[in-house]
Amino acid sequence: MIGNQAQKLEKLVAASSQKKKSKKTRFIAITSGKGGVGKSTISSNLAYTLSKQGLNVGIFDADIGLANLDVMFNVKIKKNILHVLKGEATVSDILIPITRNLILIPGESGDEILKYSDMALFERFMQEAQVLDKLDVMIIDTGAGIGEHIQMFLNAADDVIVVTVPDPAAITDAYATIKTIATLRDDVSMIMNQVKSEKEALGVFEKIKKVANANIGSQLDLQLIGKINADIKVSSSVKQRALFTTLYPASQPSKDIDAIVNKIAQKLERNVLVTSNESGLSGLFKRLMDHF
Ligand SMILES: Nc1ncnc2c1ncn2[C@@H]1O[C@H](COP(=O)(O)OP(=O)(O)OP(=O)(O)O)[C@@H](O)[C@H]1O
Repeated sequence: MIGNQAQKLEKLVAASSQKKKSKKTRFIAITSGKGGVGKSTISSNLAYTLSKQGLNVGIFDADIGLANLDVMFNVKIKKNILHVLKGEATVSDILIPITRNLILIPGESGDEILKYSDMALFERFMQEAQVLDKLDVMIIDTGAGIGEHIQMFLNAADDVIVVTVPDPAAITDAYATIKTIATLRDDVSMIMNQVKSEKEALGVFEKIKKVANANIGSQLDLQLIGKINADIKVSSSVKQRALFTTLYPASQPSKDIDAIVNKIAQKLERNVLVTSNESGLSGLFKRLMDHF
């Protein structure tokens, strides 16, 4: 039943996403092994800092129940993508503009999205989703863990970043997540959050990499994309429902985010105008279908 539905959707996506000149959006999934390691804090501050560089950024909340992006951005989410797919809202109704070039897209888990879509409504959705075709980058905040619907997003993304903190339980869970992701793709990046120093981040990362090389194999390209220092300014910003990169732009965690953004921006430099149907929200859906 679902398989049939998926085939129909795939045809529809192919038909509705005519090739045109647009930006190819870079999809970056941010995930973690266990909850509470800072995934949403990092996703929101990364998205904001990328947008401050003049990039058009979307942040997609892929697990409405768990991601706290509404808290991070201090906004109220009333409807999400499921309401659009059920015909109860339009795409523009659900989008929440955060700044001129940063938009929050209240999402849902992948399998929920695919389950609910009615052909006619889905067709309308794909048309409406084109308002987001100008996105340079879409950050996808997945739920924690390695459930099936999270894997769909990890598959569809250009980059997958696993966030962990340096405590043994979190490292064990992060490693288990990396091991699963390695069955889907051969490149994974990591962010070490809540560390005391670069040295600590590197030390923990090298240990994980050694175990990964020995058990998963050296074909896995595991990279450390950055670290973020533990800092009370981060947690106090969350309590104030504000981003630490806006409240404390000169703090070490904000500098750490800047360093990660610079690395992401380098990858985006290759992102010139191309004939592409891989942009925005419709591009994300196209990829989800491809991996279904
Ligand atoms: N670098 C940091 N320094 C200090 N506190 C931090 C740091 N990063 C995150 N925190 C705190 O850790 C807590 C959990 O962060 P967050 O909600 O972003 O985690 P999460 O991984 O998204 O959790 P969940 O999976 O439940 O959504 C928050 O209170 C946040 O303020």
